[in-house]
Amino acid sequence: MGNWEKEIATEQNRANEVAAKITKAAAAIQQVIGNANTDIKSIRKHFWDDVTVNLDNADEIGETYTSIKQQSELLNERERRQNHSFNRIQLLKRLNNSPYFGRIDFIEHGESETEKIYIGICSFYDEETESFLVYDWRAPISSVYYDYPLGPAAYEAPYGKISGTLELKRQYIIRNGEITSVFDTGVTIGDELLQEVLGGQADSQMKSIVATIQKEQNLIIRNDKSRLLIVQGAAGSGKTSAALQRVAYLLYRYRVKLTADNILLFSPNPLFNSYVANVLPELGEENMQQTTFQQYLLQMLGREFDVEDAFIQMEYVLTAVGQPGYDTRLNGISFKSSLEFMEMIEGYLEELMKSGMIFTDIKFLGRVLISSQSIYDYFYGLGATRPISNRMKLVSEWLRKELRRYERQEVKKSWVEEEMQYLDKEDYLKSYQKVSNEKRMKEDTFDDIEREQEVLAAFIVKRRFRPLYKKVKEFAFLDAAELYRRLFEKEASAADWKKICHETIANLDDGELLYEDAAPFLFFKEQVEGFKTNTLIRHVFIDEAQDYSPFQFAFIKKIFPRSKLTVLGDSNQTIFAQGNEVGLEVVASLFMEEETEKITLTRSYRSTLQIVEFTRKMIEGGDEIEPFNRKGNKPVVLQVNDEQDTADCIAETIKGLQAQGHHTIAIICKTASESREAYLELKERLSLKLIGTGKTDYEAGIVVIPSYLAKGIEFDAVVIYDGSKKSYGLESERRLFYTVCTRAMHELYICSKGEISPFVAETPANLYEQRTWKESFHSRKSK
Ligand SMILES: Nc1ncnc2c1ncn2[C@@H]1O[C@H](COP(=O)(O)OP(=O)(O)OP(=O)(O)O)[C@@H](O)[C@H]1O
Repeated sequence: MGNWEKEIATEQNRANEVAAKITKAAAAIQQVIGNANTDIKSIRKHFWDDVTVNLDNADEIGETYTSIKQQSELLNERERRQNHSFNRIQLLKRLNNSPYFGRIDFIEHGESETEKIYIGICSFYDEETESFLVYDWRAPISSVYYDYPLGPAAYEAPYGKISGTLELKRQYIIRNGEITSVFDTGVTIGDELLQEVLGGQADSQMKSIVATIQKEQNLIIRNDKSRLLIVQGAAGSGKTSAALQRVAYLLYRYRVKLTADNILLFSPNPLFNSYVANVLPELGEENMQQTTFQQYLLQMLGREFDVEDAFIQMEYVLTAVGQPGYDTRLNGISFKSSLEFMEMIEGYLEELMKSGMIFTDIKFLGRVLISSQSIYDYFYGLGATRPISNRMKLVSEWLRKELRRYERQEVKKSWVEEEMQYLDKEDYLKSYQKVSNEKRMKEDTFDDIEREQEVLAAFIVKRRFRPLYKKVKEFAFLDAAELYRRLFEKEASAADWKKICHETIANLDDGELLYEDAAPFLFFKEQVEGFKTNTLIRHVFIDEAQDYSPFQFAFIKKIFPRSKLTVLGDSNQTIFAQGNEVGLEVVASLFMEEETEKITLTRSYRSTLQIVEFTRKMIEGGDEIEPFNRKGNKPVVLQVNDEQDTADCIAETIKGLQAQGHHTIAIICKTASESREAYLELKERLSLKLIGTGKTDYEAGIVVIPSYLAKGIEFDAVVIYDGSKKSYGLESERRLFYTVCTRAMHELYICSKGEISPFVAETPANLYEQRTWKESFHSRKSK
């Protein structure tokens, strides 16, 4: 046996020993779970036996409450511990299958012994030898594995910087306890392991990359200091992956004070949520909160308006080119996305400090109780220097007081007596009990019948007034919509402003809020009513950040004042510029320079060398994108003649791709309407799924998907349904085309009915193959 074989045998022995210890530890936890289950069942069963219930007087009620609370806390605590043990078992199962993926031999300066550190998805401590057999990949010392080649190395420990020498770096692939590959590597993380990982097939769910995190990705993951971390990275450079491992890192590093509930990820669409849902659980962590910006807006806006869906706006922008009103709408979107518009709103709010607020009458049974004018007078009577939101609060308090006064007066009105006839038994019973209680407390004698009538009258009025109090609490006496509408009676320097105003007002009058108005309207409303900030969230992640406008960034910053922000994007994938300024470039201006860090990722991991060489030619600065050296076929452009031809061509191409072993194949269309068309053309020939905006779970297979829903996701093979000049001919469509092409991992086919898109035509011809589809079919058959 040679030295290397001996070394591998030693490694396998160690892996076996570690696996045996993990199995033993898992069995011990299983035992604890079993005992705890019995314990929990018993607490549940005897819950009320151990609680003393006595409701005779206030003291006894207090004691009863405390006793119930203690008992339920005991139960909660047991259940929490049980959950923890359960999660640990799951993690140990995974660890048993693959206990570690890396090893470093590190000698600290001043020490005589080299430490062998094995790195895996979580730590494993052996009680017998009192040592860590596996270190968590997020432990301080593990960063050496990701950051250094052999030689001098250092890491940040909680008690300061530790320097030393890295003597060995080894990588393993272990499956079901068997070491299938071992590599020693001099560089940071060797390419061999990456080759193995990236050569695999796309999954319906994103995977964790902890075994092969690259140095520059590690900078993103472990960044502790910045308030704003901007990651600008090429398509497939691992931005989303780094973001998710960063969440796992933060949960580990700050586990005492940070939980998954304190982290929020804004994702591009609901489908993406399901695509990334497995990464954190795979690492033994809970998923962070996830939402889309649209969902967040809707939740805050309530039902005041019919809010346009972001994807409907997108569909309009992509399909209505040249239609009347199109340019005005685009100019409107552009202006309403800008910080200039935010300043305009702030200027308007300044004016409203002095005059101009619009309130509505508070009516009761068709009568005006408190007129809008008296609310107006009260509001401005509070002084012109007091902030608007503060005055709104005072007005609301005043209104509640006024309502109480009217409520008392109302009791004597004749309608109350009439309504009393229709009360049910329960109401009578309630009033009888109230009167009896009063009697017991006061020991006064009074006329029971008369008092009961009074109580009943008060009940009736209270019930009728309840919605009024609710409205006052929710500031429904403010006509925010009309106020926002008046903004469009002002002057602004935006192109096409008059027409924008006309269109906006028409929509508002129809009760519709265009998507570009949603964030500004909410911002305005929040400024008036008092910003509902979210201080629970401590870390906000924004993926696909190039699609956010400067306005939206500034708004997000305001909503989460205590939060750090990680912004990940690629300006080359801006599928639709929301204005002249790209948010990703403006976001830095919202924070101070010293609290901001920017990291650029240029290496692309998703696609083969051939696909990256082809796609990077389409964009400015593309030459800086470094492909990972994984070889594949050149992209293929397929010339087709008509719809029939397209359908035949795509069906045959896909059958060929499936025969090659590809499982996730996407037919990417430009829009949802083109996707429907494609689906109808193809559904008799292939078993495929149509993905629409409502789709929330992502599955493997053949899918037909609109461009903007494919964002952030990847497929083994991509077929562009129509890559002709007609479909992707405008300069504004360049980045969209680049985005769809870069979804492919192994194979890229572009069908073109008629003249091919200039973005392909401009690309050097040696970077792709061009065929008619029949040639393509025959050339594949003859292979
Ligand atoms: N260090 C790594 N090790 C292994 N795989 C990696 C690594 N970094 C990225 N990948 C893989 O590359 C692919 C692209 O990663 P990811 O989706 O995170 O990139 P992205 O920059 O967010 O892409 P895009 O902007 O195009 O949506 C994924 O399959 C991911 O697993």
